Amino acid sequence: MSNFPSQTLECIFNKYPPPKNPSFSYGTAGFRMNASKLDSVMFSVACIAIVRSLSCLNDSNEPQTIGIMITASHNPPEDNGVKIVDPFGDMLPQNWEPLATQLSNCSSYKDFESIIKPLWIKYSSNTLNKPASLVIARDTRESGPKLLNICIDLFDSLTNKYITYKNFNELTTPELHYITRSFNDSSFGIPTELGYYNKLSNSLLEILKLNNININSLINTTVDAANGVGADKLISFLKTSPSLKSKFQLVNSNTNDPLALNVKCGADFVKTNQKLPNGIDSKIASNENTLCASFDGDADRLVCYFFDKLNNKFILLDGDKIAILLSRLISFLISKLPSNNLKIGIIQTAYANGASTNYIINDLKLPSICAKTGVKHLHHEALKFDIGIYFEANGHGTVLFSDKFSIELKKFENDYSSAKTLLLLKDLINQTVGDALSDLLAVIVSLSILNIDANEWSNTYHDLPNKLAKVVVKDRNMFVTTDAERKLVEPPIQKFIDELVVNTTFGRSFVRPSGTEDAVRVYAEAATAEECQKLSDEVVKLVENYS
Ligand SMILES: CC(=O)N[C@H]1[C@@H](OP(=O)(O)O)O[C@H](CO)[C@@H](O)[C@@H]1O
Ligand SMILES: [Mg+2]
Repeated sequence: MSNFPSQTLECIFNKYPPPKNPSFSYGTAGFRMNASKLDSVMFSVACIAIVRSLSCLNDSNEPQTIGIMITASHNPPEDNGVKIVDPFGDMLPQNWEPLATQLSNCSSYKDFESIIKPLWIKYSSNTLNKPASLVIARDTRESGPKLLNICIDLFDSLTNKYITYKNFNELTTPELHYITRSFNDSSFGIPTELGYYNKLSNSLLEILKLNNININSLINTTVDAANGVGADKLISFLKTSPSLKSKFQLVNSNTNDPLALNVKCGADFVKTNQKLPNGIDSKIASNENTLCASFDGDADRLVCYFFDKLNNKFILLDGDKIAILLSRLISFLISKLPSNNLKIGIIQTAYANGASTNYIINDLKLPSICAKTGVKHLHHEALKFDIGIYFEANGHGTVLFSDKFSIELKKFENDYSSAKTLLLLKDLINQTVGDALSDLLAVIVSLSILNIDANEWSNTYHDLPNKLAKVVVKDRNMFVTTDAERKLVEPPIQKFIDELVVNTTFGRSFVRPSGTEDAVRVYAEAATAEECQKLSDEVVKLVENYS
């Protein structure tokens, strides 16, 4: 395939022309904005995905499969977005992001071709004339089908001389990551939705059996699916594992009303507002032996919670608490083995509550790493461990297990059920990306094996009062950070922040520009809610000088 399909690309480019002065940027979460502006971006992303596939060859010099996911996660219903998934199921490498930005900002086909053509020709010459390979899916947003069809229009016009693809229509983001990886690595799984469900349920049921746990004794879970794709997929999953069905209640599952997505519900709403979502009242949330859980719009984030009737209080079990619970389970299982030399680490961001970091260091005695915001940064750090547990406080995260982990534990699997359980956790917990369904199953299993309830889980440590504020400034790009975003280099206000922090009991505060919104975020935490509010207000004031 040495020839470049110039005519076809030009024809489709002109069908979906970019705006006059485009200023798109491939950021933390790919491209994300009001759906009406995304047509030309979809075309660019489809082209980059083709070139990326041509550039990633397998051992037989064939292009590997690349994923395209159309979603805007927890954003409001009128938004949409798109991101590219690499062959291993991880995110597009950062050094490809500028190319995505550059291509999406070409306002003429001539400019577009001048960038893409040399890359297309360079990479396709290595592939022995094999076509690029792509998989594509979307969440349930109303704009999803139209945006997906722009990619399909391009793929069909190019014909299978240039590209083979499979359209999965509706999937959760983590399903698409799983499927992309499975296309490239058959040992990872069967590249279908059913393959994904079976991998989850088989590992779950086997873990329960190994640990003599009866399904009926598992905690009951009420899932708020944010009226998003996670609702349909949880239903499909339970159809394939009928024995689990009675343990799950589903609310906010209305995917027929496009305007209901993420509205007053879902993981982001619950975490940000620290309160129950619509559809779950305090009576349901205070039921004994019940855990509530919220997914976000594309089901890659999970937060859990319940209502403490005695103290009339909403109790959030966020990403930090989930990371700690999974670490406790893993440490417990490892402690049953005669020996091991596995490196375990927990990766958080600066937004992790200080109390959780103290617990990791002082009680779990595990290394605690602070990565920059954005899961790709956490994922990258987690890969440095044999067991890398990473979670953002907002509930996006997973546990990555290395090849060495599998080799080491296989030595014990016949004699120690804990070794077998650990090996099965590698199947249960999505190895490509944070996954609300898979993480929820891991939480349920953890509570059961550790024999604790949600209340005991919440008492592992107590969050320091914290506050996340947002300040709109003239130019957020003038805010430059260092030390995993915990210190400002520019503008020169760090010494003032430091002074405020020193004078606050257990104080901590940092300022960083958002990667997804045109604003600067201010985080503060302190020993009491009053001190926290004061610290937050004072740091916000410093930042407001740049508004
Ligand atoms: C404080 C916070 O929650 N920030 C979020 C948010 O990033 P910002 O760069 O802070 O806008 O969106 C990211 C993508 O979804 C997510 O990874 C991250 O955790
Ligand atoms: Mg999401």
